[in-house]
Amino acid sequence: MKVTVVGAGAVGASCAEYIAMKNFCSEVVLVDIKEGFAEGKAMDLMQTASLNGFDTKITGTTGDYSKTAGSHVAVITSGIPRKPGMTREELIGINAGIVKEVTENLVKHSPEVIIIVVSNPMDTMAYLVHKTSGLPKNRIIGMGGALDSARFKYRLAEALESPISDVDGMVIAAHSDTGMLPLLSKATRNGVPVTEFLDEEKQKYVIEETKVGGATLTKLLGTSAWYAPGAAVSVMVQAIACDQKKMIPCSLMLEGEYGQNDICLGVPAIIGANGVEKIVNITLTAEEQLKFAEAAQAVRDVNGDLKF
Ligand SMILES: NC(=O)C1=CN([C@@H]2O[C@H](COP(=O)(O)OP(=O)(O)OC[C@H]3O[C@@H](n4cnc5c(N)ncnc54)[C@H](O)[C@@H]3O)[C@@H](O)[C@H]2O)C=CC1
Ligand SMILES: O=C([O-])CC(=O)C(=O)O
Repeated sequence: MKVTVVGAGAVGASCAEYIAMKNFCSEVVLVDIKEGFAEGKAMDLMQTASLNGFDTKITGTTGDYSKTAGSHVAVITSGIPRKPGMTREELIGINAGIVKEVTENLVKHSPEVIIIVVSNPMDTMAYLVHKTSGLPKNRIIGMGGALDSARFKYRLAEALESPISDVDGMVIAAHSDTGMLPLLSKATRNGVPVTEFLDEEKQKYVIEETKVGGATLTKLLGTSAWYAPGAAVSVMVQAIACDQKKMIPCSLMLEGEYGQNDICLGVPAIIGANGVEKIVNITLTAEEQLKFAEAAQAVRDVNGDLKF
């Protein structure tokens, strides 16, 4: 299994590191536009191989896509991250051009590739990849829900004063500060609904902190996060590489599912060797349905700023 990661910055390098450390694929190619940067990150990471015990070969290239030929999976992390006080949506002006160009290069050299889109605003960038790549819809997957769900579990465990391994939960809808939908109604501690343990104030705290999870870290770090994003991508790549058929919330092109059409939005899906094996339809409460529709409208408005 050959994986390309475009963008060797904070998130791209973290993706490469977690993928390599989990030792499930033979080769990771890092691509960046900055001269020598991807080569340097690849060399540094390879020098951890004997220390961390992996055999994945990591190489780097400055924009030579022939080195990515035959990739099974490609992860797009190229583009600018937000600064404190910004929204993800404000990144569209610069990132749309980068994502479009990168997609064309990837598909040219790896026509069978499955693309995982990370660059922000992610739901809109995933939509852009659909509109410009010509790939079938099962081979374009936006990463947001896996990360947001991990942050949801972190906040649930904090509020429950429990180990994180005790809790389960999922975030769907948009990967944005306002459009995330943490499904509190379905979150559990060892199978027991968390609503049995948390009062309304704590429930509200968990939901609000989850939604602004990325903004909170951006304020603390001065740029956006990378460890959890890289780990989330590695889980998705492993689900494809090992045909795990894991249920992961991902930003996918909807054609009628959840009452939406012609939009990429976070929904639970089975991820396996073919990329998206199936979109899973779950029952939402009336309030959740309304929030999902509101999130869709906001993403649709941002998509309207795209020029193809
Ligand atoms: N979907 C998600 O959950 C998350 C998305 N992100 C997004 O991921 C993106 C990357 O974030 P960071 O890694 O922190 O930024 P970064 O600035 O550390 O890295 C971005 C890299 O992209 C490279 N790049 C720019 N244009 C390129 C091109 N045309 N071809 C190849 N490489 C190019 C830059 O040289 C840089 O090394 C941002 O848009 C950020 O908002 C970040 C975290 C989570
Ligand atoms: O917050 C950001 O801008 C980066 C991101 O998408 C995240 O960490 O969730």
